[in-house]
Parts: sequence; structure tokens; C-alpha cells
Amino acid sequence: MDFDADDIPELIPTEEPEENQRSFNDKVSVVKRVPLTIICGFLGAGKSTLLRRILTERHGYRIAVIMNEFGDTADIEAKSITVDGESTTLELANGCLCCSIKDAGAAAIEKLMQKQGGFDHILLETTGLADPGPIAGMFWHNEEYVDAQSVGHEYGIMLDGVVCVVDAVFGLKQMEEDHSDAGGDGPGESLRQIAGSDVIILNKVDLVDSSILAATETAIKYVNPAAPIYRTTQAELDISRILGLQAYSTGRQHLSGFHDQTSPHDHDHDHDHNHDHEQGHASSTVPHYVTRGISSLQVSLPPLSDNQFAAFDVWIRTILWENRLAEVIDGVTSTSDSTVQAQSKTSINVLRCKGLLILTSGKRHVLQGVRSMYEIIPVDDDDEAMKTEFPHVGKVVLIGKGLGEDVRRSLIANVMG
Ligand SMILES: Nc1nc2c(ncn2[C@@H]2O[C@H](COP(=O)(O)OP(=O)(O)OP(=O)(O)O)[C@@H](O)[C@H]2O)c(=O)[nH]1
Repeated sequence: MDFDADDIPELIPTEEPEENQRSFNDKVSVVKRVPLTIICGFLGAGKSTLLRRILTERHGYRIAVIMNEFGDTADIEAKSITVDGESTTLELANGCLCCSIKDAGAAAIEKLMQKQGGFDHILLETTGLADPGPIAGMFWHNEEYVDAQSVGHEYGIMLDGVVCVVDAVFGLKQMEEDHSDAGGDGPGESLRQIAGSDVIILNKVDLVDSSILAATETAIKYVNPAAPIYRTTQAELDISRILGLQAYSTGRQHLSGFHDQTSPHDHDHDHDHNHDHEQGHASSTVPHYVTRGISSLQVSLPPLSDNQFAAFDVWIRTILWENRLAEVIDGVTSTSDSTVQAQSKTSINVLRCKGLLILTSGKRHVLQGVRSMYEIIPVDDDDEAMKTEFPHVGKVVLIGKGLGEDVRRSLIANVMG
């Protein structure tokens, strides 16, 4: 990547950001847990372009970008270069830091912060072939943070979100090839990257026509209907779109996808109709690699009693931990459709789940899950914005493999039954 003199940003004072720049900085926790965003994406999709933009723009934030290796970014104008046994750090004119550390685990990043001081945000770039799921799981419930506190460290990390950069030129082809390469190991990396992300950047839109963009977006939405998609050229977008997502907390942002279902298959119908509608399209227009690989399932839920809420916990735990439907429903399905039951027992693999559960008492809970890890957290009812901006219908979104009709039936019967 080449930089010319025009690209070199001016020195800016390290004063407090202006009021209108506080959109995500405000969300930094008072306990100094620094938000971390994972950037994944296909090979060559534009991850470095996005990071270079963040490292050189005048946004007023102190952001640490952790890269696998400096490689083509080493020529970024640096105020100083620090090298020690474990990390190399370039301090940049706009106050950001570009870091390359041997071990990008939570403990190593926290150690870096103790040395370099706190950041407003951390971006972690993954390689083009990385599956973000295990990396997100590593940072989500970061045990090292507890250790960091107990030994008096000032900073910890909290997972803010996962962002996937998709190549508008090759995205569809990559998804297709990825599936066919996956063989018996299930869906490959490009599909897992899309499935595991909270925001999708569809980059290089300058190189394709609108019909390809629309087809690519349709395929993405079948895999992950909950993530907003932003079209970009040279990864140019407002950084507040990707930072401060709070995708793993009860923050209202994390369910924004529920409001913005532009999938042609999501109408505000009841769940039976909605699902049948999806199935109808699936047989005619959905690319085969999506229907055969990762797909998503959305189910609307009415207000739940305490017992139904407890039943949901059992149901989700069973599907996430044991990759099967809950026992009580096995009994029901086995009498009506034992083939479906047998298939679901072996093929369900949920990569990501989100949800909003509304109780008959009015209390609301957010479901968050990455693979087998999940939590159900009460929504802060004192937050005025939560009252007005949060969806008022309970809903569960599952993204993964084997999410067919039997899973929806199981959820409804097991929880509502
Ligand atoms: N025309 C066009 N080219 C772009 C755009 N974004 C990035 N590129 C170019 O695409 C190439 C790959 O971009 P990178 O940012 O290096 O991609 P990457 O995802 O970091 O690549 P890997 O690290 O190899 O996975 C570079 O030559 C970029 O200049 C865009 O929006 N339009």
C-alpha cells in the first residue's frame, strides 16, 4: 500500500473530542474497559484499506489497531517506533497506535495497554481466512480482565463487535467457492465470517453494477439477516458505524438489525407465515450454497410467562451445548416426523444467536450467543432510549447450520406449548 505526502495527516492536539464526535467514546465504560472490534473479511476485500483510513484520518480518537503484521502499513507516518520482545508499536500523528504483537490474546493486549496507556478503542485485524467466532468467544467473557483487575491493572478489554469486509466484486463467487471447498467440514470461512459479524461492509462498490450489488446483499442477508450492510468505496464510512456497536451487551444498538430487515423474506407476519414464505423462496431463488451451508432462522415470540422464559433457557441451552433439540420436543417430533428429528440431532450448529425476550410482566431480556457461549441479560428499564427505541416484539434470530422447520417448530412448541 503506497502513501504519498498528501496522505500524511497533520498533527492534531490530543484534547478531548468535540461534542459531536462523542458518539462511541461516550459508551466507554467508567471501569476502563476498552472496547475491542474484530475486523474480518475475505482476502483482499479491503481490511487494510479500512484500517489505514482509521489510522490516518483526523477523527480525534486514540485508537490502537492491532495487525497480524505491519507489512504494507509500515510506511505510515510514525512519530515513534517502539520495539520490545513482544510487540512493535508505531505511534501515529493522529494519536492512534499501530501495533503488531506476537500474541493477540486478551492478556497480551491488556499488557500493551498498561505500557502504552489506555485507548478509546482497539481494532483487531484478522487474516483473510480467519473464522471470527472463536476469536470473538475469546474476548467476549474475558477472564483475564478479572485477573487484570485483581493485580491492579488499570485497563481491561470488552468485546464491542465483529465487522466483516466483503468484496463486492468477488463476494458472491467467494461464498460459492468457499462452500464447495468446505467438503464434509461444513461451511467455510467466508460464510462463517458473514454469519459471525455484527456489521457488514460491502466494499469496492465502484467496480460493480447495481444488479451484482443487490444479488450479493441478498445472499449476505440469507446468511445473516441481523447485520446492517454498508456499501463503500475504498472502505470509506463514518467510523461510528463500526465502533461503539455494543453488540455483546444489552445496548439497544445490538438489536438494530431487527428494525431494519430489508430481506425480501422478512415481513411482519406471524411466524408461521413468515417461515413458510422463506421456505418458498428458498426453493426458487436462494443460491444453493446458502441453502446447503449457513442459513438463518427468525422467530417472533409473544410475551412469555416465567415458566415459558425458563423453558426458553432450557431450549437454547440444549441446542447450543448439545447441538440438538430439547427432549420434550424430541418426543413430539418423533411421533410425527422421525426423519426430521434424526437429521436435526446431527446437523444443528448455531454460530451466532441474538434475541429479545419480552415477559408478560413487561420485563425484557436480551439473548446474546456466540457458538456454545450465551447469556440472557435483563434490559435496563431506567434507560429512556431503551423504552422507545427497543423493539416491542420478542424475537429470536439464529444463524448457523441445520436451522430448518423442525427447529422453529421445536422452539414454539417447547416454549409456548
Ligand atoms: N477499486 C477499488 N479498489 C479497492 C477498494 N478498496 C480496496 N481496494 C484495493 O483492493 C486491494 C486490496 O485491498 P486491501 O485493503 O489490501 O485488502 P485486505 O482485505 O487487507 O487484503 P488481505 O490482507 O490480503 O486479506 C488494494 O489494492 C486496494 O487498493 C475499493 O473500494 N475500490
